Amino acid sequence: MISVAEALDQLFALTLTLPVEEVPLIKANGRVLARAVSATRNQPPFSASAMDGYAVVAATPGDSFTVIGEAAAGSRHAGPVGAGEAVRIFTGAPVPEGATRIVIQEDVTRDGDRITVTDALDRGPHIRPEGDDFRIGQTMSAPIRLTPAIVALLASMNIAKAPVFRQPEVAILSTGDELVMPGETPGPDQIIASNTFGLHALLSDLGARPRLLPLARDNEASLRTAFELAQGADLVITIGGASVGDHDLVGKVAGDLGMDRAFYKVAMRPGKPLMAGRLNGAMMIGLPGNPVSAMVCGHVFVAPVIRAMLGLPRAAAPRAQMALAEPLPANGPREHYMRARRTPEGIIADQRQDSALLSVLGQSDALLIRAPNDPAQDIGALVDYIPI
Ligand SMILES: Nc1nc2c(c(=O)[nH]1)N[C@H]1C(S)=C(S)[C@@H](COP(=O)(O)OP(=O)(O)OC[C@H]3O[C@@H](n4cnc5c(N)ncnc54)[C@H](O)[C@@H]3O)O[C@H]1N2
Ligand code: MOO
Repeated sequence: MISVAEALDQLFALTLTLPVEEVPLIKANGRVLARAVSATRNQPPFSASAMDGYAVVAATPGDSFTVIGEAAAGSRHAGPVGAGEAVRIFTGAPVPEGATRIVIQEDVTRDGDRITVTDALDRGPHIRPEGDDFRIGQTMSAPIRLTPAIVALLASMNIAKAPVFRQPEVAILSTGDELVMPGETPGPDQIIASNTFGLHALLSDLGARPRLLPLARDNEASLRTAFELAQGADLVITIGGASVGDHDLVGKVAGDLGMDRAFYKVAMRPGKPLMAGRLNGAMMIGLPGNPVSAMVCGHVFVAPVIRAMLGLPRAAAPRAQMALAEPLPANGPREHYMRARRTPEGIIADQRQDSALLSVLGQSDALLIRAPNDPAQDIGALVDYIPI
């Protein structure tokens, strides 16, 4: 059995980065920018007023000015402003030549075209210099996951289309005679496919395009048909049928179909019967069927692979550290990803760690990581975890 780190390395070796496509900004949020883009303009493109008021050369309380014109956002005042003169100005308008500050309208009294500065005059100057936000040539470097803030910045840079990596198409193939879809009436020995939907949600969140295949039964013909339906996917994820039982046929059928297997079995808990390889040009990851095992492997392996496919750095799931709020017993020989909750007092691993318990996973916001053979730990010990 290989370690989690070795498995991740092998998965990255199987991972292909996807081609670049241009998408309109309206569709760019969450996508990964594929190459650096540069501003082709300064923002603001002129010195701009930050307030509604009057543009003047200088002002002290008691000064009076003649209002000689108006500057609004979108239409400047033509010509300069001189001593004793003021230009009525609004937020976002170009500051007229010669003005060095804006007196906000709350700080003046107005009578016809005369204004007088009151004693309440603030420090100003309420002018945003040209290029204060960004200048021509300033770049947004890649790769980076586009956020609403970055989308707004690209729009401001006048970049209408963003070059992004294509989203991976991921086929999800669940297998088991016992499975039915949510909403169906299960037979007495049947259960509802659950991690299938959890993986779909996780993949959507990661920026992939997941596609659910029909549930495959525990026979070779059904599995073959399902694998055929996966054609065209960049990544095929199977769920279940990965272990050593008589009905665990995923490895055999994938092998018959030409899978080039990179590894099978990882020294982790849960998730031991993980497998991966290449199948007809696609990457394949076989997840164990136990609902929590599949979800944990989703966070530990599938998420880093999807990020890598999207062109982001090849890195393990980000970890953080927290002190234990309750002691932990010694760990066994496999790296353990314990379902845990973060509290103000510290992190607490659930008492129940069976890999079938989705109710426990649902109450967890962290996978607390125990190294193989980690000794018992006391309250206060710092532990690594993956936020989920
Ligand atoms: N003799 C051994 N038995 C088992 C071993 C072992 O090493 N030796 N490993 C155990 C471990 S660890 C795991 S994990 C499971 C994984 O088995 P499979 O990947 O073959 O999964 P299945 O047997 O198909 O299912 C396990 C369990 O999960 C339920 N399941 C499956 N798919 C779904 C789904 N899409 N949604 C909800 N639930 C699902 C299935 O009904 C079973 O209850 O093997 C152990 N056995
Ligand atoms: O590895 Mo299994 O995934 O422990 O339940």
